[in-house]
Amino acid sequence: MSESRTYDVVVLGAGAVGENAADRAGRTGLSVVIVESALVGGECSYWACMPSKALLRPGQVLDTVRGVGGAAQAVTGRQDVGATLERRDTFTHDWDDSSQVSWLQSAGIDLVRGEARFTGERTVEVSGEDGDVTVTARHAVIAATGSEPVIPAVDGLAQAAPWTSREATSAQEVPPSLVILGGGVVGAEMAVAYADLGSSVTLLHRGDRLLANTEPFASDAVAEGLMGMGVDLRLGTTATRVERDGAGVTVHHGEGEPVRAAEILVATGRRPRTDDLGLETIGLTPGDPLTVDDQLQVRGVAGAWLYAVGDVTGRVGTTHQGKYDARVAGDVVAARFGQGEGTTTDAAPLSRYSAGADHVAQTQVVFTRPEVAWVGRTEAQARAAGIDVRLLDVPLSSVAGTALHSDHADGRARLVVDGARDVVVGATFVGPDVAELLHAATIAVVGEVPLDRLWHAVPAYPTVSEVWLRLLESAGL
Ligand SMILES: Cc1cc2nc3c(=O)[nH]c(=O)nc-3n(C[C@H](O)[C@H](O)[C@H](O)COP(=O)(O)OP(=O)(O)OC[C@H]3O[C@@H](n4cnc5c(N)ncnc54)[C@H](O)[C@@H]3O)c2cc1C
Ligand SMILES: NC(=O)c1ccc[n+]([C@@H]2O[C@H](COP(=O)([O-])OP(=O)(O)OC[C@H]3O[C@@H](n4cnc5c(N)ncnc54)[C@H](O)[C@@H]3O)[C@@H](O)[C@H]2O)c1
Repeated sequence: MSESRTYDVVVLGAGAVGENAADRAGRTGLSVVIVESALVGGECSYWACMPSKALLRPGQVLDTVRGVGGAAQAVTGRQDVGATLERRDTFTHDWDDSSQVSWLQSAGIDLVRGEARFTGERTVEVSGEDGDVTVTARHAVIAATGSEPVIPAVDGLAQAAPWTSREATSAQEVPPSLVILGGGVVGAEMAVAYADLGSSVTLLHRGDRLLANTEPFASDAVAEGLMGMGVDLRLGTTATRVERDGAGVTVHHGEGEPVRAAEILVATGRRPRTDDLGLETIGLTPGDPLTVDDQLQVRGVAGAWLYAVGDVTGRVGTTHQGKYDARVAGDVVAARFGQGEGTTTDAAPLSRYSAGADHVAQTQVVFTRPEVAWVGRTEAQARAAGIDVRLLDVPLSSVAGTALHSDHADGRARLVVDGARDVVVGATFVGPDVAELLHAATIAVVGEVPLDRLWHAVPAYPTVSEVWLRLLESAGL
């Protein structure tokens, strides 16, 4: 007979997003349990954001130093690969989640380890090492089961035991050569990381430009950056057959000679992890994303008890945006069911209880060289939304701060302005360390600050942020 437990709120998946939702949901006295089948901390902590950025950082630092005369002369060698991998391991705590488990305890959140499956409304069966547990929620279930990589149906690919982002971010040795399928964010970032680590990298991308969701000038800059690092970039081609032998893999593709490499990394997107979640028992379809409204309530489920956040929703694909949704979902649940039960959870866009920024102000930084950072709409997305688009474009080299930052810093900034309202609806920055320019743009977009008011936000001299002054001058201010 399986053990039964009942909590006010049950969270499925202890990734960064599930942890955040559990924390917020418990803030008005509700009892909360989180169910996790692998490591508490999820993909971001162990196989995604943290290890990938740890692999990228040494190359970025060396590039920065090499761009500053005086400092450049002090750097004569390549990065120490062993030390980079060792430092990466400190960020993943050697794939040990005890510090995150301690955090759950300190936040008063119970943990059940095992694989959860719905068996009906508000109830999951959890199978773990210690047997089966039936966990029931008095009020709400928040699903945060994340996503998994898609392995495309290419002849021989699955049999070739390809790397996914998990192996790429946790590798203990660097292969002498690596072929990457897919020119999205994972493909572009890992191409930089492995080129820096000394691998001979080939990137096969079926589209005609990398990072298809960003501005074309950003795609071009990243492609140029990769080629400058020695990456063999092949655009407009798709793998058709893969073979593995004792020495590595051969990838046949649409254009030209097959590519040989010691390893192959598949970076062709992710899908929501709902295949084995028992969704059929609650009227939903296994494998589908859990689509949600702006209060993160799952569509198609009666009774207002099921919420979903993070990658599993198919609505967001980054940790920070998932955690924003988690804060909103947790607050909605805490307000509806906690002390002061029935607190009005205003669903108006950008109220505390509505994740409206997902539609107008998602942010992303791609940690390639050059870096790409954007918020809100690109030109194409703004036009598709019927916005009266006005573009403001300036090179980063138009300010003294950029020249001081690096002797060969290049890059560009673009604001997408809604001409009818004179507010910024999107921004893209390309160049070294532009990640730190992004939040000012995010505030301008979310705050709908008119350009003539932004004019009074004076950037300090001589910083790269002065590019804001140039952008506004180009608008005629
Ligand atoms: C290589 C790579 C680099 C990335 N870099 C960045 C970055 O720099 N910045 C950024 O913002 N985003 C980045 N992302 C995206 C980011 O990792 C995801 O958006 C984020 O991890 C999603 O968090 P989540 O909590 O929704 O899902 P996950 O982190 O996948 O967590 C879901 C958890 O649920 C558990 N689980 C699943 N099913 C069950 C079940 N049935 N029962 C119990 N537990 C279950 C899983 O074991 C997992 O721990 C990157 C992604 C990749 C692949
Ligand atoms: N810095 C960051 O924020 C960061 C870093 C890495 C990943 N992520 C997130 O992780 C998720 C996964 O990233 P990703 O790069 O795997 O996905 P992606 O959707 O960014 O890119 C996938 C790429 O694979 C290509 N592709 C898809 N199917 C293919 C096929 N059958 N054959 C050939 N090419 C194919 C697509 O055209 C696309 O270019 C995304 O949500 C991404 O935003 C974020």
